[in-house]
Formats: sequence, structure tokens, C-alpha cells
Amino acid sequence: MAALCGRAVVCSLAGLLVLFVSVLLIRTYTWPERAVRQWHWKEPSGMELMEEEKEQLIEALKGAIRIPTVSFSEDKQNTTALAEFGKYIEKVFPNVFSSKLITHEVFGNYSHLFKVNGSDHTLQPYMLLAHLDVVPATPESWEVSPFSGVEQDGYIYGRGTLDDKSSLIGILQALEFLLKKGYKPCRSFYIGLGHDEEVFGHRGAKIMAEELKNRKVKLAFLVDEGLPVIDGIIPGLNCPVALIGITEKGSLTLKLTVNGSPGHSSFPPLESSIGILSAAVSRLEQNPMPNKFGEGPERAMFEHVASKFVFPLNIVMANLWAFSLVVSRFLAQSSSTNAMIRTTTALTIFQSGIKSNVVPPTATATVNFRIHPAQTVKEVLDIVRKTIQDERVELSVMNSFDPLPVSSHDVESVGYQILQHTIHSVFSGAPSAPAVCIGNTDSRYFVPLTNNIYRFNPVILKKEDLNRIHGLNERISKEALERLVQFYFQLIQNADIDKIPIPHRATHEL
Ligand SMILES: CCCCCCCCCCCCCCCC(=O)N[C@@H](Cc1ccccc1)C(=O)O
Ligand SMILES: [Zn+2]
Ligand SMILES: [Zn+2]
Repeated sequence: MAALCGRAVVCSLAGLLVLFVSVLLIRTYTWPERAVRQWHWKEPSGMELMEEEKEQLIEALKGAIRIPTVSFSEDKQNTTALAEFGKYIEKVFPNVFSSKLITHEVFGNYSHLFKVNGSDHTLQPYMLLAHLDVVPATPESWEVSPFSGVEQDGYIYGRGTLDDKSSLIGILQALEFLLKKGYKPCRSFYIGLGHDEEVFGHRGAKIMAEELKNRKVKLAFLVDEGLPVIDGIIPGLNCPVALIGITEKGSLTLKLTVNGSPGHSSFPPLESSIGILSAAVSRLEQNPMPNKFGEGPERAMFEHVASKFVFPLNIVMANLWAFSLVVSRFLAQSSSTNAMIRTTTALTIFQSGIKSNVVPPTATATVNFRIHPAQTVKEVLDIVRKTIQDERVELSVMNSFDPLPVSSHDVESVGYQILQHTIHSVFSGAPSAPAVCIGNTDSRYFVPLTNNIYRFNPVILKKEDLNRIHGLNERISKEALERLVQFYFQLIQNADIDKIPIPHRATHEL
């Protein structure tokens, strides 16, 4: 009897296992390839750049890098360089500045807004954004001078080659080439070039967005800097994937202050302001914010490219209903994927003390949180208070904003489809996936103008290049720069598609 029962249990378990494995395999190998609505894409003209055009483009970027448009802080920018940059683009892109189709305005002294007037006023305009300021660079740590625009082994080096002068030059150069070829757009579009993105964008992009809002402008979509085409960054993903930022994390910057008792270091207080503050920031670092994998759009990113993972990760990614816990632990292992799944905690400034035998009265620290789409500023603040649990640590909010709205990214979404189609043709069929942009961009000021904001940097980025952004030896290959121009060249032409899709057979996106 007991043996019979045992056998029945074993059979049931085996049956369940077979069922479980079957579900996994069916989901993996019948994974719904996402249908892309087929539009009547016009064949964009002249994809290949001529040698002379390539040369012009490379020189244009080198010249831009040599103008040190550095933003140190909101009140400390290299305004001489910012002004020079305005004259520089006028000289290098004469057709853009003289075309009768284009109006040009300056905001906050150094930001530029262009409107390229299209022939079809029934089409809603769109916008391309980039910025001309850069973060500082410490020349002594670089292999080449960061503002020399040096070319080495097929790469152009310098601050801004990835963030964001390449895109700025790419957009203007694409438009310059198109105008020279006699191109006239159907759909109007704006180009916004902010001058203070690296220090919050309050005087550039924010003012431009407010002005466009006052003018009652509504945008079909907007494309700004953002996530790249990643190559080898997510372990197991075996081809380059273009990540389109459909939302952007929120941000909270806190200043922590401890006021202690100062005095002679020969009879120090039992607990110093430095000690109390160190313990507080250490608690924050040692207790990361909760893992939110699956509660925001990051889940869709992995599902989108499930079939591109190597075996057996393809099964895992196609079955997140069963494996999301394992995947979330795996993603927490590296800093770039960890940033996708939780609110991150970065200790960025720590200050105290003036002399070795003086116990300082005050210690301060700055902590920057980038907020996962499934959390809010308020929730993060509550967790911070609970984690520190020390009334002696005063908290003050230096700036904060909640995660940005999620832009549409379905088959009906004109902007997303235009972007996806352009990526597909310029990046040799690379799949794209909606994703969460982990950094912040000027595009957040344009939320009142459109529901369709996409953050995308048309450059292939490998793991070893990640730290060059805002880091040392920032560079772009000449080939990548040419592709970047082709991207904007095609994007502008593809955006001329009218609103009415021509539905016919669905195709495979991946
Ligand atoms: C799953 C794998 C993910 C791979 C991620 C690849 C990383 C790519 C980098 C993404 C950069 C996005 C663009 C960010 C632009 C930027 O630096 N913005 C700044 C804006 C800012 C300036 C001053 C104060 C606060 C904020 C920022 O976010 O710090
Ligand atoms: Zn940038
Ligand atoms: Zn930046």
C-alpha cells in the first residue's frame, strides 16, 4: 500500500516536472516575435557618405571638441567657449544657417533652437535634442589632451566625443548634407541644443521647453541622448541590442549634515561628527534600495530580446514568470545592470575637517539616488530615514524629481516605429528594446509637449567603453561617427512618413 502511494507521488511529481519543462520550452520556442506594423517607408536617399563628406564630418567633430565648453556648476561655465561654439556651428554648417526653410533662435545666450519648416502642416512636428556643454576633464589622467580632438588608431579622442557633441554635430551635419542635396522635409521639426545639460539644464533646455509650451507647440515625438546600442554588456546576450529609453529614472540628491562638538584632538568627543556621518552613509551603502526587477519597464526589455540570449538563458528570459528572482539576483551583480533594477545610492561628496589636531564641528555628505520607475521620491526618503535611524543626522533635499512617464512604444506609436525602423536599417538589423534610461537628460523638460520621448544614443558601446562616458579617454571611432550621421540622416527622412499606417503582413521585429 505504502509502496503504491509512494509510486503515485513520484508519478505526480514527474508529471508536474514534465508539464513545467514543456511550458518553459513552448514559451521559449514559440516566443511571440513582436509584430511591427509595416508602414510605407520611402527609401531614404544616399545612405553612403562620400570620402569628402566623411572628411568634413570628422573635421567638424574635432573642431567642436577643441572648444572647451565645460560646465563646472550652474554658476560656473566656460561662457567664452559656449559663445565660441555658437559661432563655430554657424561657420561649419552654412546651409543650416542660411536656409529659408529654417529659423534659428538663441536662448539663455548660448542655447540654440532651430525650426525646420516642413511642407505638410497637417503633420505634427517632432524634435531632436542634444547639448553642447561637457563635464570637466582632468588632462593629467588622460592619454591624450581631452580638448585636442586628436585622432589615433581610427578613433577621435576628447571630452564630448560620446556625450554629447557627437550627436550635436551628427544632427547638424545630417541636416547640412540633406539641405545640400535639395531635401525639403514634409514634417516640420525642431532641433534644440542646450548649453547647460550637465548642470541641470535650467537656463537652456528648460527655457526652450517653456517657450515652446507658451507657443502651444505639441510634438509628435522627441529624441534625445540616452541609451546606446549595447554590445557585450549584458552577459549571455549574443548580439548588439539597441536600447531605447522609454522612461528615465527619477533623482534625489540629499545633503547629510552632522553638527558635533568641536575642540582639541587630545580629548576628542566620544562620537565625532565625522564618525556619526560615516556610520550613516555606510549604512546607506550597505543597505541598497530594494530590488524592483519586474515592477517597471525593465522586465519588457529582457522579454523583448529573450530569443537573443544564449541557451539556456533564452529559456530563462522567456519565462520570467518562473525565474524573475534568479534573474534579478544575476542582474544585481554588475553596476550597469544593477542600475536597471533598483534605485541606486551613490555617495558623491564628503566634507569635513581642516587640521589634524582640530576636531571639526561639522561633517557633510552628499548622496545621489537614481529612482527606479516603481518608486517615488517620497518612498526613497522614507527608506533613507529608516536606514539611517539617527536623529543627529540632518537631511536636506537639494533637488528631486520622480521617475519620468513611460512613452508609448507599441505598434501604433509613430515615433517609436520611426526610431525602431531607422535603427534596424542603420545598425545592420540590430534588434531594439524599450528600456529605462538610468541617467537624466534635458528631455524631461519637454514632458508637457509630448507623451513620446525617446532617449537613444546611436552608437555601439562595449563594456570597456562604458567608463569613458564622463570618464577618462572618451572617444568615438570614425566608423561609429559616420554611422551616427547616417542614423540622423535617415531618421529625418523616415520622419516624413504620414500618420496613416498601411497595414499589411506583420513582420518579425527581432
Ligand atoms: C542593461 C545595461 C545598461 C547599460 C547602460 C549603458 C549606460 C549608458 C549611459 C547612459 C547615459 C544616459 C545619458 C545621461 C546624460 C547625463 O549624464 N545626464 C546627467 C544630468 C545631470 C546633470 C547634473 C545633475 C544631475 C543630472 C546625469 O544623469 O547625471
Ligand atoms: Zn549628455
Ligand atoms: Zn553627461
